[in-house]
Amino acid sequence: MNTPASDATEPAHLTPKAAGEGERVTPMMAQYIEIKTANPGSLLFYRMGDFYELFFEDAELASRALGIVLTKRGKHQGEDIPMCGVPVERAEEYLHKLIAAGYRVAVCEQTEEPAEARKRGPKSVVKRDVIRLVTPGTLTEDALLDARRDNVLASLARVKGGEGEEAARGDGYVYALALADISTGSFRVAETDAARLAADLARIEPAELLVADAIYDEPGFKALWRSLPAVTPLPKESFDGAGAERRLAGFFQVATLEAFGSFSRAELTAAAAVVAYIERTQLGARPPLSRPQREASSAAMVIDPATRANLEILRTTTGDRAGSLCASVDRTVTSAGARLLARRLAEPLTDPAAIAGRLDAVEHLVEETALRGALRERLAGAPDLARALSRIALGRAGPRDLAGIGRGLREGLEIARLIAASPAPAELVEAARVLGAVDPALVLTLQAALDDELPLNRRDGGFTRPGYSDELDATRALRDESRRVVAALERRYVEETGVRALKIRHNAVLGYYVEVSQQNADRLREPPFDVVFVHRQTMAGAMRFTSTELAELEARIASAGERALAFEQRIFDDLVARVMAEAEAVRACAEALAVIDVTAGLAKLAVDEGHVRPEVDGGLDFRIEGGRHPVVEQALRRDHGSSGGPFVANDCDLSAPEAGKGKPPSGRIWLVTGPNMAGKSTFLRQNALIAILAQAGSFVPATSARLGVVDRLFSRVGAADDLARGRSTFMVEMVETAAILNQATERSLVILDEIGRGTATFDGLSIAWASLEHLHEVNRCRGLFATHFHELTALSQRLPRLVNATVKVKEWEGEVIFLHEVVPGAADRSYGIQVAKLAGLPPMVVARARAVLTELENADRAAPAQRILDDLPLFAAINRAPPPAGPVVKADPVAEAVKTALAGLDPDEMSPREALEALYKLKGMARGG
Ligand SMILES: Nc1ncnc2c1ncn2[C@@H]1O[C@H](COP(=O)(O)OP(=O)(O)OP(=O)(O)O)[C@@H](O)[C@H]1O
Repeated sequence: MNTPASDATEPAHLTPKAAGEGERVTPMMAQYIEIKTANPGSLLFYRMGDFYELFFEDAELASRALGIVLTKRGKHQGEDIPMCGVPVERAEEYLHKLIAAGYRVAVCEQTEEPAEARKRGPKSVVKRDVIRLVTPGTLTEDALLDARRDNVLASLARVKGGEGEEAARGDGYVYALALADISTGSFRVAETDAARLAADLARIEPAELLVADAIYDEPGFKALWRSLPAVTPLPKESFDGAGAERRLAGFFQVATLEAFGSFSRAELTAAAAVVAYIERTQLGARPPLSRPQREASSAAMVIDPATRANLEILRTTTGDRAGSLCASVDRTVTSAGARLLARRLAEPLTDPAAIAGRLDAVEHLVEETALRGALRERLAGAPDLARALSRIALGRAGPRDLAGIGRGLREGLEIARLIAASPAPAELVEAARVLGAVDPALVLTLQAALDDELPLNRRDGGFTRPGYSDELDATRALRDESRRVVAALERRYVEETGVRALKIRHNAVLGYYVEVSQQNADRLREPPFDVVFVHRQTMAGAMRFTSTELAELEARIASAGERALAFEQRIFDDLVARVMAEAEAVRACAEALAVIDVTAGLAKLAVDEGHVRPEVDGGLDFRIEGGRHPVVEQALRRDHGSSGGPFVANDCDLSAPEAGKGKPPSGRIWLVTGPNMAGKSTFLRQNALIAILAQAGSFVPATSARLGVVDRLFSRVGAADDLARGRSTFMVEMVETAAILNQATERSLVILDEIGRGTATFDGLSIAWASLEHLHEVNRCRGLFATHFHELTALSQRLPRLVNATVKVKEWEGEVIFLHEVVPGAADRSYGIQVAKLAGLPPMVVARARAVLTELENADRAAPAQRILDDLPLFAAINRAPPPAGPVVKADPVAEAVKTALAGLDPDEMSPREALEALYKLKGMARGG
């Protein structure tokens, strides 16, 4: 695992060793060492009374990670044993911190009462066993989970490509991912490949990824593993393709997997690895996983990790949810709804019919205001069904989880009724059907059985509603009646003894006892009372006695209480069994509620924010009228209220022009120039976000929008160092640009912001120039390209689908006023100095900069661009020139060698140093060396 735990290299004496070498080890330490050895790679929470204790290096690591005191307990091999502990009732809080810090924890409980152990002899140790391994991908407790995010446990399987269509694609292997969220029961599998693995993992954001040891250690993957929160390498037996089907059939308790649909060998292997890991960490408890659903690899828009981060889809670049696209469009009222919305935004669809299905549902709730309001009100009362169900299945549920299931299903039935009252689109009708199919008897039972006010734990009872079970009511009456009997007995003792201050009290040692003051004590020690009261304890100022009657009462009360508790535990188990019998239906309801919440939330968003329904089809249009940036627009309104400058809406048309004879249709590229701070980046991003929203099935911030589905979205915006991977700002920019130029197709949407600005002006301009030509001629994608290199606008003379656009500003008394309006044409200057002045650069520097600029501008800046246009042949001409006529020229062996060496390089995976070395080598080869 990618954890600090596995990296620990602590002094040898801190690592527990097996007993031996004549060393005397206490029985408890021997037990600890045995359990610890059986659970390598995890911190061991060793239960001792009201604490989980950690020893040896675990204690050192945990005390550091948790900021708790490190103490000592006894000696081991002559050395102090470091120890620290966390109180059981605060264990979740500490677990949360440890898991967040990348550790995994084995929770070891006492499996018998200390009294049992004592029966085996005074030195016997209480039996203990690990009941669960807590890892980032296998959490279920609300306290450990983010309510608004999925918690996905993923596994990656790789099998040698055999025969078949997927075989030997890319690197000769077939890859598959299995994705399970045991906190909600969702279970999916998907084919992937080496090239798109990073994009898939960025989309899925697994809390933990399982991979085979061999893949884990491959250098090519190291950087990818580092980008994930937790990667757990497993021995290759965990990815045993041959036994996969059997293991899955066993988990789902079916004879064969045929009914589940057809899966590839890689998919089955990945799915089986996930299931095996769940069984291992849950020690046999079986979470209610759905049957594996297969995801078609072409069903979702591919968005690589850099683009996801740049566009701040689920999180801003600083890692916050606030300020992201997701936060700004989230109007859901349940956590399950928030999770589904995040998933939809992370994986926009590519099938126009599926997108239209979602949009139909949103449109219905945009129009049906009253229904929308009623649904949202009902949804707000529905608890997190999926996560409650999972805790119930794993034996970690409390009475509130059961009641939550009842309440959720009841709201579901109401919601189904509301939707069914009038004709509705298919997606809503289907959700209503699922909700309406729930067995109403289960709902009624849960409601009848569980009280209004519920304790957190089942342990102490007190959750059953009076009237549910006659037997329980009778036992409870006896228990409560006994209490009244105690009061009556006390009154009788007072009367008989004449000691008015006599009290009957209770403690753990004596049970029920009579207490009187020292002065009155003699009265109880004289006849006739000396035969009734037995002296037990003398306190300062008081004496305590017991009596036969009290002892009998004690037994009666205790047994009634115990019996009531036992009844309640049986009721709890019975309710659990009833819920589990309907687990599939409950899980389906949870999903249906989430779908309705997302739909109603998006409808509310559309109404509140003035969004329109986009038209999405299979063409190559991209025509947005009156488009806005959803996040910036809301931020402007928040910061300035209604008085501040409103967001300026802008059109964008990248639609493919009519295809010419013999030419395939391709979209347009807009080259956006304009001063600093004018709003270029905002414009670029807003169009990418509109595409994401539209394909996720949301209305969009525009007055009209029509787009042909985007298969891949690429964006290269802003610049950030990636020092962890040894890459400078410019290197990151080039790596990302290379990925775009290598992968974009005519279905893709490419957003490039200021390519080439991180290097010397002419290098940057040349790279930007060539990249733009490549996008236009080779990728033929739809694109937006923002730049400060005004020279590039000259390219529109040559590239027919390149359109110049600029963001308007007004100059007024030497100041620049930003109008944020995107219009056809090219910017004449950057107004960089004015912006620098606005930013507070010292006036002397501003004045000097103006002088330098004037000098520079006197040299004709347009000249280089014109020269290139005049002198350099067309990009396409160089790249697609037919082979020269005449005798066939024999291949140059040096050139061939260089070509082969080049093909073997993967720039994405090279550090700058490696790149430089490779370059030297290539030059050497070219010289014939
Ligand atoms: N359409 C708009 N309507 C209103 N305000 C806008 C609009 N677009 C941008 N802004 C405001 O202008 C600011 C600057 O925008 P943005 O960062 O997009 O400019 P830019 O042209 O990319 O600048 P630079 O070239 O310096 O990177 C934004 O933070 C936003 O507050």
